[in-house]
Amino acid sequence: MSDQRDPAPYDALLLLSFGGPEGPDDVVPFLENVTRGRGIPTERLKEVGQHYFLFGGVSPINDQNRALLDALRKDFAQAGLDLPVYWGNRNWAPYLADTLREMVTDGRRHIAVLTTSAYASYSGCRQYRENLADALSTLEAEGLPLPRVDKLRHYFNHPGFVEPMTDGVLASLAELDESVRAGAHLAFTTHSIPDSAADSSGPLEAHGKGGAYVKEHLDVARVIVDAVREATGVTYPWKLVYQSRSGAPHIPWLEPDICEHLEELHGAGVPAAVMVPIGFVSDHMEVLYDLDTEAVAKAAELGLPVRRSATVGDDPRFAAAVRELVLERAATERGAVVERCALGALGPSHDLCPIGCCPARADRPAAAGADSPYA
Ligand SMILES: CC1=C(CCC(=O)O)c2cc3nc(cc4[nH]c(cc5[nH]c(cc1n2)c(C)c5CCC(=O)O)c(CCC(=O)O)c4C)C(CCC(=O)O)=C3C
Ligand SMILES: [Fe+2]
Repeated sequence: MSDQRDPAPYDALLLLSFGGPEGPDDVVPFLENVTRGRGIPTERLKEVGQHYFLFGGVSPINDQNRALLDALRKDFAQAGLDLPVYWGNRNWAPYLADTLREMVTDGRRHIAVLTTSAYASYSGCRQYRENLADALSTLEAEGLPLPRVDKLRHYFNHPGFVEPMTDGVLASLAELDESVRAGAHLAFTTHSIPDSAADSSGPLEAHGKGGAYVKEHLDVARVIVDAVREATGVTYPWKLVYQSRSGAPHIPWLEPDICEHLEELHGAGVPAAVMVPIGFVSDHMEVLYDLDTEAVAKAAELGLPVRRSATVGDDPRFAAAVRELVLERAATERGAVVERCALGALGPSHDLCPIGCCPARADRPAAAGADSPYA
């Protein structure tokens, strides 16, 4: 990297996330924001609302993001990188458009964007790009100057994302009773999405039918399994499974569900399992409810010892990875040739989503991609 501290052309980093309720009165309006026009069955919404009420109506995601912001600011300061960090969400305050307005008012004009989603998919990538386009059009309507926004590449295979998860798996294995540890299975888990969204995820020319979403998760799982073998000498059997399915039952989504998988493992005489939530950057509600509450209860009912390994959260290695991603992209934008860190077989992901990447059901403008209507 030419200059370890030069963020030019960027003058700010934006942490772009999902958002979540901060108390009981926020839960229903939050769910209305999430599901606007998306046809999620009322039954599922009531159920998801209950998950939030069980935790006092507070999503863990906001505090997780505040912790990540602190970690990023600390890392940047220690590394001598002078770059302000802002935070905006898709579905709850601080709302993206409000943050972007604050940023341009502060004079920020060229913004690097980090989303709290590590993989390609409509929900994890293009939908955030649509949110950016919506926010830019809000500023445009207000007559404000428009900043340029660049979304940082998918970081699922960045060592700063993968290595903390490997450590988490090793810690969970160590917690299992010695009598069951050697026979344990690793259940890598991520958010289920419709098969159709999985098949069309990522750039078509790079992944073809079958899509980037599943391939990327499989690649990360293999890297972790290999690293665990290096550390323990044991090749643990593993499988990629899914969780948090919604949508109408007749529409196919990625399967099997983590709970079905635990039943199958138990039925096959497997003595223990570690659930590894590789699809989640921090301890979202999906992790605290769908895994730590629901799947753990299922395992207890089966008498199957399970552990859930840690998400990356505000690990300093992840904060350092974000700094590297900003500096890597900054150097690229300046025309320099830079090293792009990536583990696994897929290699570093693209900087700019090509046309047709992670297509939406309805045609909506998306910023920060080859098809962006903005500069
Ligand atoms: C791939 C993916 C990620 C990971 C990438 C990323 O992080 O972006 C993710 C993250 C999240 N999803 C979240 C919450 C919800 N997701 C929903 C609905 C949906 N998610 C989907 C996919 C994803 N979602 C899909 C295909 C739907 C169906 C409808 C639709 O296409 O929109 C619904 C509606 C009810 C329900 O269906 O469950 C809720 C409440 C929260 C906040 C959690 C918290 O509060 O901690 C987070 C971080
Ligand atoms: Fe994409």
